[in-house]
Amino acid sequence: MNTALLIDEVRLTPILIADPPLLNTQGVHQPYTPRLIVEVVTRGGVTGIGETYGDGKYLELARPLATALTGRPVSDLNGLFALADEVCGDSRAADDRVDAGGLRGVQTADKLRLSVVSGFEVACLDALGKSLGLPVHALLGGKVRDRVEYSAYLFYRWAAHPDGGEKDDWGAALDPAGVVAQARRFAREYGFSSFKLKGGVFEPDREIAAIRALAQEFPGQPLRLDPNGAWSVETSLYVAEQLKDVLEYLEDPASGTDLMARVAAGTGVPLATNMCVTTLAEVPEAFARGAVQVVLSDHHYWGGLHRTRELAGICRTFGVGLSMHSNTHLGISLAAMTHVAATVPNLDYACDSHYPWQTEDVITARHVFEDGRLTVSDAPGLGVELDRERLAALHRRWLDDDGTMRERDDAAAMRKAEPEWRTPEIPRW
Ligand SMILES: O=C([O-])[C@@H](O)[C@@H](O)[C@H](O)[C@@H](O)C(=O)[O-]
Ligand SMILES: [Mg+2]
Repeated sequence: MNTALLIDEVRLTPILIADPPLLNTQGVHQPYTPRLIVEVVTRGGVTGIGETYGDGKYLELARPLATALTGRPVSDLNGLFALADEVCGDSRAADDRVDAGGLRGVQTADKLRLSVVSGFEVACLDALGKSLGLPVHALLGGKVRDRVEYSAYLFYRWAAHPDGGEKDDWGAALDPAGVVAQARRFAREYGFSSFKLKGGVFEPDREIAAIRALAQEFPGQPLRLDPNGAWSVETSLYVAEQLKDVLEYLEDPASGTDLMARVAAGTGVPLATNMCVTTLAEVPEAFARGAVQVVLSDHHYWGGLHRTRELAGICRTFGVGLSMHSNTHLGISLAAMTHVAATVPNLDYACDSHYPWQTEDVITARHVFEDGRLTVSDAPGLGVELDRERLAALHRRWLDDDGTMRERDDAAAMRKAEPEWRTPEIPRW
């Protein structure tokens, strides 16, 4: 055993990061949203970093795992899952209801635990890579591409939060013209050439008009629409029919495997999901019923980069496409996403990323998209460095918060503008 690889210390730093007023079917993003930064320090003096969700229900599971990990080798990635099963316990937050902001289907103890493990797994891989002088993609078997393509993530949005938050110069996007203007800026500044619109915000005809406007502006370029399960089967089929000539895929039009299977049976438009297939247990029924044609991987959901590659193998076996989902995240996770994406041959679509919406970061040099792509780093580990001053400042914001921003709750944020707002019943349309 190489004792230099033993873990001496695990540091957990919850932070609050600025988030613009992006709309979705549950409400609107809060001005600040929680993330958790994980640092794993080895006896050899190397520090690996990871990032995951930072709401209280994740912190509650991360703390015992951090304690239990001390003294174990940073290379024992398989052992991490057994350890988490042993020490984390079942979170009280796992109530089998759709979560209040992540829009990731029902919330189970398994999903919460895997999301926590993902941050630790990435930190261990970063530390291992730095210790061995190898990039993370090499630890996953090696890259099969040098650049990873990302897609523009368009949101209906307000110009500003009703109650403070950081200002930006994107302006409001609440109609087809606003959505097209946003897409043009994404294409100009980042070089993105495929576009996903977060839907489920307005009546379906209004969102159909936005996609039509995008198709006119960017003829032949891949377009996606994702209402996070807000529609009935009938509405989903109506939208699919209206947009069948321009959509690359329709993402989670209806909620749950049963409704998705019924939609899939009635349209030739491929259906994608990051809601009804987010754990292995959900795969067999969804695939057997042909409910989804594309799974959006997300290493936070699946328990890290190795598990994401396992998902890729399953999708390949069953002839199901693979894309990548994103929720609000920083540059550590974007580095991890890029490394794993670089190693998966069947990643057939441009990956989602919220990153352009995140103006704050905890790494010293922000990622730069060129032609909509990120170059895969060959530096040891993830290839990003922690900016300790920024980390401290964002942690200070978390400490100073009275508790309202520490849990992401898009419906509560919406009530600042519309006091009567309640999380809409699904199907909403
Ligand atoms: O941040 C949002 O509003 C998104 O809707 C996010 O929460 C989803 O998880 C996600 O982007 C998706 O593709 O469903
Ligand atoms: Mg989605």
